[in-house]
Amino acid sequence: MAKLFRAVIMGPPGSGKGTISERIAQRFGLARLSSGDFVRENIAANTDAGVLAKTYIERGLLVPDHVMTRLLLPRLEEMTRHSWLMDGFPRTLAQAKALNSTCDLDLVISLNIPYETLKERLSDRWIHPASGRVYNMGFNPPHVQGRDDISGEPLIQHDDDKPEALVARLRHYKDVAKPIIDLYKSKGILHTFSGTETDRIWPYINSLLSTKIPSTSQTDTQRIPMP
Ligand SMILES: Nc1ncnc2c1ncn2[C@H]1C[C@H](O)[C@@H](COP(=O)(O)OP(=O)(O)OP(=O)(O)O)O1
Ligand SMILES: Nc1nc2c(ncn2[C@@H]2O[C@H](COP(=O)(O)OP(=O)(O)O)[C@@H](O)[C@H]2O)c(=O)[nH]1
Repeated sequence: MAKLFRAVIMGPPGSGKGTISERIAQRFGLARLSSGDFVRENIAANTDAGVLAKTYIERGLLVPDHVMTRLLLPRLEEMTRHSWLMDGFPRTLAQAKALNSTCDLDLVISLNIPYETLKERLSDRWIHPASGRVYNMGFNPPHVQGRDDISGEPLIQHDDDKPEALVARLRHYKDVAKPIIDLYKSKGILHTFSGTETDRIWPYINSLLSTKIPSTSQTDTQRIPMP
């Protein structure tokens, strides 16, 4: 069996984690895992962890570490035969340590994007909640304004993408991400990419990953459904 590959993508809100994860999943055939999607699926399915998570998200808070790890780690343990890329987890040092004890990561991508760029992108971000597909009215607009390309359903904007909420979210990201980044740096698996445009960063990520994983002819993003 080909060697498995496990990676994490980190970056502040709006840095392009979702956009780049999608490209990586398509190009290299990795399963794309998103902690936000897991949380939303658990809320929709009314699982114990989902019911608990909802009480925090409704108040605009992060889900506590013990709930997140209870939700995600068993799922990762089931993926013993998959290569995957995780977006949105770990978000705290405690989560990073818990992940460490479950699997050995091969690579961590950290996106370093200027504040002004994040602000502009997020004010223009539209989301299809059911699938997690993300649009931007300038960068990747939907075919029909306000509608998801595949389902035709309406797109929404998140309240916390507004500039007022962004400053606090970015400050929080910087504080909690630093020790995680230091941890991965010390393990020698951290790769940082800086810039204002995803299309300029992408070739560097693409060539790095090409040296680490064989490409596949797969064209569809693999979204792994909940059991
Ligand atoms: N690792 C985590 N730790 C705690 N809470 C989490 C984690 N991942 C997701 N959540 C919770 C809180 C988030 O507000 C919610 C949705 O997550 P997500 O889809 O990643 O959206 P987001 O808007 O916070 O991220 P971003 O703007 O960076 O794309 O789920
Ligand atoms: N203008 C512009 N928008 C981008 C670029 N890359 C991503 N976006 C958009 O910026 C927003 C944030 O990107 P997203 O992938 O959701 O970032 P995440 O919050 O880190 O997951 C989305 O609306 C994307 O479509 C870029 O290079 N230029």
